[in-house]
Amino acid sequence: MNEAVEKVDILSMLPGELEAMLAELAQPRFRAGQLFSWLHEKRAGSFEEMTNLPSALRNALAERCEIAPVAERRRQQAKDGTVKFLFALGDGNTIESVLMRHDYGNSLCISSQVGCRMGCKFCASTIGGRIRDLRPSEMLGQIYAAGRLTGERIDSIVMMGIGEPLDNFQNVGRFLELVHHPKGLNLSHRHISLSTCGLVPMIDELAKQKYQLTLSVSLHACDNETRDRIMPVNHSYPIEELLAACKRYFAETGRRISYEYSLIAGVNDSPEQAKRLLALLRDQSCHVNLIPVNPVAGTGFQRGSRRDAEAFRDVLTAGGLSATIRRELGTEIDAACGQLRRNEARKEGDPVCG
Ligand SMILES: C[S@@+](CC[C@H](N)C(=O)[O-])C[C@H]1O[C@@H](n2cnc3c(N)ncnc32)[C@H](O)[C@@H]1O
Ligand code: SF4
Repeated sequence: MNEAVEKVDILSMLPGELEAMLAELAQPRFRAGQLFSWLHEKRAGSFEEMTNLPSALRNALAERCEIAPVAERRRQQAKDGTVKFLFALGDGNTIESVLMRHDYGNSLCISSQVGCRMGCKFCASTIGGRIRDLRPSEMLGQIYAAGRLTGERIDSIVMMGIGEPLDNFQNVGRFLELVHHPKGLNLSHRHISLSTCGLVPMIDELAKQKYQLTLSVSLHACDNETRDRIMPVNHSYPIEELLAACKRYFAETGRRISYEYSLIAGVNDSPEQAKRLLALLRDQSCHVNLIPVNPVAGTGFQRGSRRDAEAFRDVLTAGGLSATIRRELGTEIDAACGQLRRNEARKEGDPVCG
């Protein structure tokens, strides 16, 4: 039987790896720079376009490699300019990216996995579990596609879309190398935020890399009982262990942690809980982002009033913590991450995401 040979995912290759592959094809070293620039600077969609490469080389590359496709499947546009993309990957799986406009530029929220296995009770991305990890090329592809489709510059990246980035550590690491490369997107790590639900060993691994990115930690509770209820990851890495890892991260990188706290009415949003959160975090150099929860059908979770959120914030700021209620963008589109993918899958009768 003829087995299909999987093609090399060329957009995921680091410059040194391109050099090695081209050496195998008896090509001079400078070709690697040309090829990298076609892929990451000019964002060529096919080898045919790479007109300064010899045609025999273009054919050889087309035979052994693929440029991973990330194609627009659907788009939702909000009045405030926020654009939510549903992108289709080469194997037909779908992911979401959201372009947000701020005074300081455009930021793109990207996905790191198809689905998620972490099981947070308020999150649409985890319904249906984790299908697979995204490849570095598919994380870059979201940025390249959003830039191409809107004709706009992407100034910063937030890894807060579908998936747990630290559960796809190797590919995310490679993505961070590629996105930073001067001959590619050349995006400083200072313009990247990575959000995690709190995989402690991976936070320590990330700290070792000393990337200058912003680590956002999804805390969402001030005691283990509440966090156990809404975030199963807390059974493995309870709050004390998580906060200790965050302190090590700060000591190692000098980067202030940003804590995410989704306010869920009657679950974690009382003034008493605000005081406990303050006590937990007041000895840290950090910021707290309060996010009124986006209700996801079937979860039963609702947000409280704006006044409740402000009262919660005021307890934190009065105690000396830096805390803000996140500005909400694109509220009239399927706001909670993973919802557009889920709704689309439902329409198509996809059994996985039912
Ligand atoms: C979708 S997650 C992806 C990154 C990573 N897995 C994490 O949990 O931090 C990004 C952020 O969205 C939050 N989130 C998920 N579902 C939400 C909802 N329904 N309402 C508000 N925030 C939500 C998460 O807790 C997290 O802070
Ligand atoms: S909040 Fe993050 S870790 Fe939790 S299920 Fe959603 S994507 Fe996964």
